[in-house]
Amino acid sequence: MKLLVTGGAGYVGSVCARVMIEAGHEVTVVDNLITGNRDAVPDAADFVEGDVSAVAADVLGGSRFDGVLHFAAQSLVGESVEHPEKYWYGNVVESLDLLEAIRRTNTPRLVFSSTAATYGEPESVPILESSPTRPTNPYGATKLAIDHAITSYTGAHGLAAVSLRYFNVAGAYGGAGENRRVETHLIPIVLQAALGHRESVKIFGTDYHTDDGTAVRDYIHVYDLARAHALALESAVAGRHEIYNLGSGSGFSVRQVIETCADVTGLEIPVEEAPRRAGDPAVLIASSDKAISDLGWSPTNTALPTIVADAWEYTRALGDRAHSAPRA
Ligand SMILES: NC(=O)c1ccc[n+]([C@@H]2O[C@H](COP(=O)([O-])OP(=O)(O)OC[C@H]3O[C@@H](n4cnc5c(N)ncnc54)[C@H](O)[C@@H]3O)[C@@H](O)[C@H]2O)c1
Ligand SMILES: O=c1ccn([C@@H]2O[C@H](COP(=O)(O)OP(=O)(O)O[C@H]3O[C@H](CO)[C@H](O)[C@H](O)[C@H]3O)[C@@H](O)[C@H]2O)c(=O)[nH]1
Repeated sequence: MKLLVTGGAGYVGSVCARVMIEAGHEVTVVDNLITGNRDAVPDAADFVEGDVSAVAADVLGGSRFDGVLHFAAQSLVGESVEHPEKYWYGNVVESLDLLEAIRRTNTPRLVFSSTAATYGEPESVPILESSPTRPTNPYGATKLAIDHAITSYTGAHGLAAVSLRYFNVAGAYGGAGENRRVETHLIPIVLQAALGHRESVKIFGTDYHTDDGTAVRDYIHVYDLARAHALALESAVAGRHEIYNLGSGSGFSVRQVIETCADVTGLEIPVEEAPRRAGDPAVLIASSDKAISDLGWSPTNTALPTIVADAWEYTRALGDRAHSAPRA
């Protein structure tokens, strides 16, 4: 297939672009590089720099595309609470422009990066696709709004669409991984602290109703996630919008993640206890049964030490290219 990958210079998008190319697809990346890195775009992909709203219509209009993988977004929970305007414009308005470009060019398929954050604080875990969607932060609310827009477009215009609700993505694949200018995600932060690129890791909240008082998340390997995108593209049916949760199915607390990183790296990781971060639910664990039965997907790298080991190998190999590396 000929595919447009928005956000393909970012973490998940750059891994998925690689996996799509390995599967024989032709990839064009659109990215404005606000958080992504130009050198993360695979050499075999075409690259167009710009906002989705500014360039996607021209790219899709320039030749016939078989599908769009839409990763481009602002995706920091804490920032979304402080600057919701960045999220409503940057996520919702940008995505509406993309949907219009898809409609006008009759591009048949869309796979959208939705998120566990659409559910908010769950009534029970594991979270099903039928669980209530009550986002606790603007980031999740904007992703839910886009999911609703996609449902309307599939019904009215015959688009074949799949939203994948990722839980916490981690790990690395094929020389691509997490290397953001501003990092807020737990595993890369812990590994940066192990390398001495930051003084310590702050544990946001030690008073949650969990076994050790810290928040629990379901970590999914980025390669498993990328394979789900390939299956989602193949499974998409015109006029339908399917939604699938993607996680590994078990939860790890912030303290357990830090301990696993210490074991994998063999290094000491200084920690500090800090107040809860605004907008963070206590426990997020996925049921991925729907993806397993409908897509024939199964996560293969579910062990947290494997996920952390792959992230660690990537982080160490970055050397001076790491945005967190001390500058001379
Ligand atoms: N990382 C996770 O744990 C996680 C979990 C659930 C969902 N997601 C979703 O997956 C997607 C990718 O996340 P990520 O962690 O790779 O983020 P990222 O910040 O590494 O990548 C996002 C990319 O999109 C680009 N971008 C942002 N807005 C753009 C725009 N308007 N036009 C063009 N390019 C734009 C950025 O420059 C960046 O390269 C996002 O939609 C995110 O919401 C991520
Ligand atoms: O320095 C840190 C960073 C994070 N945390 C904690 O670690 C957990 C995981 O935080 P991340 O920032 O790594 O991930 P989030 O769960 O906030 O969010 C991620 O997963 C969500 C879905 O679960 C969203 O989709 C979002 O895009 C993605 O970044 C949270 O309890 C957070 O408070 C810390 O204690 N210290």
